[in-house]
Amino acid sequence: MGALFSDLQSTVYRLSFCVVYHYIIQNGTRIWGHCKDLERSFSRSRGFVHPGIKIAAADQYGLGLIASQHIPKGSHLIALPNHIPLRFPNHNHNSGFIFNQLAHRVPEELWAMRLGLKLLKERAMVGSFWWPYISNLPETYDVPIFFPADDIKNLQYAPLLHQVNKRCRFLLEFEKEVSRILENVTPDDHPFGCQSIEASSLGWAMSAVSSRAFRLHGERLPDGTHVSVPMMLPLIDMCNHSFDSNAQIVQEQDIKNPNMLVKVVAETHIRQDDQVVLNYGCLSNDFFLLDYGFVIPSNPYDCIELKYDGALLDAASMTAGITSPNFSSPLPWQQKILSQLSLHGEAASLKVSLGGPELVDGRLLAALRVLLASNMETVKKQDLSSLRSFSTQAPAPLGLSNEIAVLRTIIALCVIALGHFPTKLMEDEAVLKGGASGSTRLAAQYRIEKKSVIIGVMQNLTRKVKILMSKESESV
Ligand SMILES: C[S@@+](CC[C@H](N)C(=O)[O-])C[C@H]1O[C@@H](n2cnc3c(N)ncnc32)[C@H](O)[C@@H]1O
Repeated sequence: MGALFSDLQSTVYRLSFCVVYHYIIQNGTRIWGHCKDLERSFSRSRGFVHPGIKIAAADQYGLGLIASQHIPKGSHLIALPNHIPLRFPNHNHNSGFIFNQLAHRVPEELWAMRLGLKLLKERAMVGSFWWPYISNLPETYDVPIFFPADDIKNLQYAPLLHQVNKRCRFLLEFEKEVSRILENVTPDDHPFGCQSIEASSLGWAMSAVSSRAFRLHGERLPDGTHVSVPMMLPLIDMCNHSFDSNAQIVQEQDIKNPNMLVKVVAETHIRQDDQVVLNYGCLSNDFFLLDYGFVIPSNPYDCIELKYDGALLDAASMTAGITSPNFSSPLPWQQKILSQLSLHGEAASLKVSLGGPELVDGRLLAALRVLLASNMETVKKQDLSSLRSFSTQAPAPLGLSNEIAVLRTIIALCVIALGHFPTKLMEDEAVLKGGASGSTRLAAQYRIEKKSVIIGVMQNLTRKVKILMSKESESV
């Protein structure tokens, strides 16, 4: 690790990982009292931590990494050698037949549960290398799978409800499967030290992983690329999230050494008392809530999902005052374009979105423009990409009146979508002002944000319609 290590040694204390953990846990609120185990297990680890960072309470975010002094841009804050991250064992590793059998029953999309099994295995193992880390993980998580049934319902937004219910169902079914597979297993072969594994412990493990793991490069493939592997990164996972991050994770590999080094590097100057924050990803509030248990106010990546549905669009268009729209019965030439947009035919993918950086899903926009077009000839002059684009430079590819009808239809669609929420925004805000429980507040906060996305789209499009209308009246 030549260059990197000598560089680090000059700027950072070189500490054994046990000391790092001992130090940080003493400064945190989750002392479990196993620092001696921790020192033993991490004593040969080559972990680095900048002397100017510590663990401390970070407002409503729980604990976080805080700078205790000014830290210059480019400083290395943390370095973890290859053996520290907790990851799912690779194929060469003998994790035991029963463990592999269980892991194979977890669908790929629930990768957090697969790594969660490894976490449970290590949690149950006497003298596990990761025990000091695991024993200091939070005992509970604020993710919706642990919400009371009423608060799951209070999320009010079908795509998220679907995901939450899917995870809850999986955990209940997997609990049964795990107990069936472990029924007659001998103590020596038991992957969890004969501990009983219930839906609640599976949920704990899945949430610990989903809220703390980072996807990093794993082993190098023969073609030189790396597989992406979720890993739990002790200490690094004490960093909270911000889109305006001041640090980033960097992976380095020494040419002489196949092992990876995971580092956190200061992206900007970090002032004393500032938190060290990472960007967990440009995610919608659905992901933040489902995986991390929090919601970001005015999240620029939040959006709402709708199903492209001709009858719904007809209703929206008529509400917007457009006479005889034909969304549910497109003409053959329109059907052809809808197929190109994957909104028609057997292979159609009908999920479209509003909000987020794109504001209006390009496929939805193109479909509305085509279906509200007065004739085929004007549409034929445009390519698909200009029909999908929504920019101030090219405001109306099929003319002003077409664009006004399109935007009005979308505004009406927003009104319909808002009407689908059982509560009004004011009622949700009253929940936040009252003394409701954490999950009730989180559910209210989540739906307030979803409604704000819809209102934001409506305001934006209304402004645009006004501009187009004034242009239209100027041109007459
Ligand atoms: C990787 S951990 C960070 C350390 C964590 N705060 C702790 O006390 O262990 C991620 C968790 O921190 C909290 N968190 C991180 N960033 C947050 C943010 N921007 N807003 C609210 N909570 C946040 C959430 O509870 C999330 O599940």
